[in-house]
Amino acid sequence: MKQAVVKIENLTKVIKDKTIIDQCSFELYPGEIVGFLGPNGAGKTTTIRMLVGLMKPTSGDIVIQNHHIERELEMALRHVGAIVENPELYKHLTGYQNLELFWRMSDDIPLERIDEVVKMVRLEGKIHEKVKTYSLGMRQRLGLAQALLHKPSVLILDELNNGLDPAGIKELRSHLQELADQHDLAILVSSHLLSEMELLCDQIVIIQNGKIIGTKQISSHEEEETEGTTRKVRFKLSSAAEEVRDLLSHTYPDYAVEFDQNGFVITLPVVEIPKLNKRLVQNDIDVFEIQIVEESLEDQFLQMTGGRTVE
Ligand SMILES: Nc1ncnc2c1ncn2[C@@H]1O[C@H](COP(=O)(O)OP(=O)(O)OP(=O)(O)O)[C@@H](O)[C@H]1O
Repeated sequence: MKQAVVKIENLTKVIKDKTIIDQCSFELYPGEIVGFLGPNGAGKTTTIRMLVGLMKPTSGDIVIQNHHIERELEMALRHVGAIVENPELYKHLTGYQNLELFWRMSDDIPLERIDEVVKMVRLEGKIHEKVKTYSLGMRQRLGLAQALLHKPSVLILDELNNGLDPAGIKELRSHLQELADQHDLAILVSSHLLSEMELLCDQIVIIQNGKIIGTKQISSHEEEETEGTTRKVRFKLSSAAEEVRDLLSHTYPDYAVEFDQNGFVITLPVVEIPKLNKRLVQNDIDVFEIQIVEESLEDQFLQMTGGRTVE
């Protein structure tokens, strides 16, 4: 079992009597991309500023690779690479010269590390050209290279997609996934774009009004289905007659069922699906179709936020 790289526990920030972050807890694991999702003003930037040591929590704990951010700030931050505001780049210098300047500011990074990070973000071909000739996507990759220079175990990125076109976003996505997979980095990305988070992340943590209102594992990365996994299933029948309602209320009084004129939708453990089918047939009810209903992340998000969209 992997150890968490970052543990956030009951994190709270009060500014001028207003609770901006309220008892937030979540963890980041190596190789995992976590999306920090919420509408504008939800508290993403404030949380991130505390995570990178730019702001002190009012209460609660942030522990990074076993170092408490308040008691051992320097040790904790050694493990963090971050792009919080736009990366500071000198446009009249080459990408390599920018990295070299950054490298000079730290005393214990070997020079060869510059070539390593350039490869990690795939800028080999352009690194000796001036930054003013770079596209926004390339500038962001150079920013990533800068953030990776001191071999952090966690990358923290605040609204990284700002200003990128769809091709740039796609490219950045594949770079981040590669960094997580091949270098076992934990990555936290904040965003208010649900669709983008769904494509990029393994897990999404949803924040609203300073509170974490839900976390969601993204299905393509979910654990294998077991018999106990519940699924939302549509049974298409010739009708949803009284006998169907009676049967369900007797057999499955605890499961959520919604009826419509073509049958019903029920949420139940997968192991129960063939049993329910058999019961219906034994009771002379024709089953035309059984279909797993996948709730989109959008639906789940809307349920959690009570209908408020993120944008
Ligand atoms: N220094 C401050 N003083 C007072 N209120 C603040 C301060 N910093 C943030 N806030 C308030 O805290 C709330 C959360 O702000 P924050 O910037 O963390 O949200 P966000 O989720 O990052 O939103 P956005 O996507 O718009 O940046 C907002 O209501 C904001 O007005």
